[in-house]
Formats: sequence, structure tokens, C-alpha cells
Amino acid sequence: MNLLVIAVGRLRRGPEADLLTAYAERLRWPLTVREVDDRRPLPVAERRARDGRLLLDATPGDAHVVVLDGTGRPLSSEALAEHLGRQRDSGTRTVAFLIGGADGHDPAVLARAHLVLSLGPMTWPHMLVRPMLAEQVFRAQCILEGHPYHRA
Ligand SMILES: C[S@@+](CC[C@H](N)C(=O)[O-])C[C@H]1O[C@@H](n2cnc3c(N)ncnc32)[C@H](O)[C@@H]1O
Repeated sequence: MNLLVIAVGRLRRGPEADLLTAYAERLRWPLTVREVDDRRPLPVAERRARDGRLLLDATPGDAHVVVLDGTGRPLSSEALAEHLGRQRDSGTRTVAFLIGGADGHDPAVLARAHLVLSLGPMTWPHMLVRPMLAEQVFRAQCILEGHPYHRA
């Protein structure tokens, strides 16, 4: 199973990128980041719709799609592990995690989701969401393997 993070915006070198790399290197599932970025000025709704099209165009047709959004389901780490374990066991080739930009997700993106995942009711900067997600996926891997990194 491959993990594909598709995100609006470019992550510059810095602590967020270092943390993302650190967790990605500890994952057995290969994790790739695909960035989409078009900064031409548009009114908010049009910008959101454009970013949504870019995210969806970058999403493989057969992917299991997890959209990161504050309005989604606040799964426990164990529940996320179970969710990913089910994808692994059912032969899913790619799990795609979609992270929005400053304006959040277009309804078309939410409609494509198999799971809308919340990292809690607070709004996090999209660049921080990448390493936070990578940590939770690494934690999920540890839960599935019975590794002591995760202590319930
Ligand atoms: C700065 S936030 C967007 C805020 C936007 N105003 C909104 O209402 O969604 C950028 C992206 O980070 C991710 N994100 C931020 N906070 C999140 C949370 N609590 N749970 C899940 N994803 C979150 C989402 O993918 C979001 O589209």
C-alpha cells in the first residue's frame, strides 16, 4: 500500500519539512507528497474551487481518499489504525490524504472522500497538518504492529 499526501501549497525547508521527513522515513508504507499550487488571485469561492480541482486532478482514480478537514470525524489513533489496517488488508493500492489551503476545501473535494478526518476542532496551519498526519500514520503503523511507541 502506498500513501500519497496531496496538499495545496509548497512546503519550504524548515522544521515542518524536517519533521515530516523524520516520520516518513520511519514508515513501512512509502509516503509521497504531491503539492499543487496556483497562486493567481481569485475571489475566495473561486480559489477554493480551483484548489479543489487541482487536488482532485492529482488524486489517482483508484485511491482510497481521506480528506483532512476540521469538520470531519475525530478518530482516535486506534480507530485510524483500524481504518488503515482495513485498507491494507483489502488490497487498496493507494491511500490519498488531501490537505487544503488557507480557504479550506471545496464541497467537491469533500464529496470525493471515503473518510473526512478531523485532527480536532481547532484550525491548524496546513503546513503543520502534514507532519501531524505523518505522526498519526506512523502511530497507526505501530499500533498495527504492536510496537511500544504507542501506549494507550
Ligand atoms: C488553514 S486550514 C483551512 C482553514 C479553513 N478556513 C477551513 O475552514 O477549513 C488548511 C487545511 O489544513 C487542514 N486542517 C486544518 N485544521 C484541521 C483540523 N483540525 N483537522 C483536519 N484538518 C485540518 C485541512 O486540510 C485544511 O483545509
